[in-house]
Amino acid sequence: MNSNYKAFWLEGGDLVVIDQTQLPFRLVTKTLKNSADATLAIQDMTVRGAGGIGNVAAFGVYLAARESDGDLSKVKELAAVIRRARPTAVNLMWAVDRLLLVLEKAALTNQDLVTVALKEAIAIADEDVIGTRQIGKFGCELIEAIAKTKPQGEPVNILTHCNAGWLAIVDRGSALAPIYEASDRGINIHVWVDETRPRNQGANLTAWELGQSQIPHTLITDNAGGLLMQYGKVDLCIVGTDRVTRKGDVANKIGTYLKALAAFDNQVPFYVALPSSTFDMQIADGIQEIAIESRSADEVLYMQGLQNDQSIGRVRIAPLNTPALNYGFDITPARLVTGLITERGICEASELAIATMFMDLLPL
Ligand SMILES: CSC[C@H]1O[C@H](OP(=O)(O)O)[C@H](O)[C@@H]1O
Repeated sequence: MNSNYKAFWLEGGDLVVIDQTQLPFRLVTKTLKNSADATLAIQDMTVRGAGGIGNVAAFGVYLAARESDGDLSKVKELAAVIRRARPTAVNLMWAVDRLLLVLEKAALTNQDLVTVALKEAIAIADEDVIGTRQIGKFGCELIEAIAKTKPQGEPVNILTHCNAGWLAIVDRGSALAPIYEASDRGINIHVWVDETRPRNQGANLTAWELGQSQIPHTLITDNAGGLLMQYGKVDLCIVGTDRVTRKGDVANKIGTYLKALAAFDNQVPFYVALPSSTFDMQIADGIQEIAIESRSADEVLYMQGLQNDQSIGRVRIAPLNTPALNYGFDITPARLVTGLITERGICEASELAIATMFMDLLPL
């Protein structure tokens, strides 16, 4: 596995992952030794982000093969559990299905399933490295064009939601890839980071990533973006995604839709960045057909953070008997999306444009 920015790596045949539930306060890892460990790491969000979930699922199938003693039907049983770990990010199902297809072929010629699974999981991660670099290059052209219109010394202000950086997908992320590329090219940029309640991926992860790379950024509350757009302080929005339908509807972290509405109302370009593995060509209508993950009400009722004694703890922020609802994602209809930044280029969020650029992904 080539060694770019990754939230996971192999050590002695096990998969080591950065524990994202501890960031930004502690940079610690967990070792995943079997497929159940991989499933749990996806469920409890030790690892997260559509691409990252896909990678860990692929390595999870490799761990399943290791547990199964060459028995493909046992691998399939364990893989089915991994496949159900979270419902919304299609990369999870895509990665498991890709691994199983390769293993089925390998079984026909009596190849060693563990070796084949490991090779394929590594191949997916390596493809993601190339893909996110390409997303960075295409997206950076948008930033560069805006930079040319700005008065001397003024940054291009980019708003992002949640975390779609290298913690979410190797090795540049999706939404953050154009930002990293712009920073490398010396373009003057500044990022508005939505905190992204309830799990605070913006505050915890995006702010951490950008800080590590010395990219100027400011953390804002989830509700601040609309006002900033009205004040002309946002030039461009770029977000990641967990699933895009063949018509261009976008599932992403809860709150994305409201940002897209505000961007539309203020004529701010709203782009979604993704590798092609995040398309779900089987479905057309995001609202009707994408399963939105419901998570524990506790994520809304409590906030996690660093306490005075430097331990990580949580505090309750609502009355003891208050009920809470916690949808993890929402759907931004294609009509609100200015374009999709992919590893093949920038594509209009429409059925025709997607079918033209990604014909090979359409169901037969
Ligand atoms: C590379 S897409 C990142 C994507 O992952 C987020 O979800 P979660 O943190 O729940 O896994 C979110 O929707 C981001 O845009």
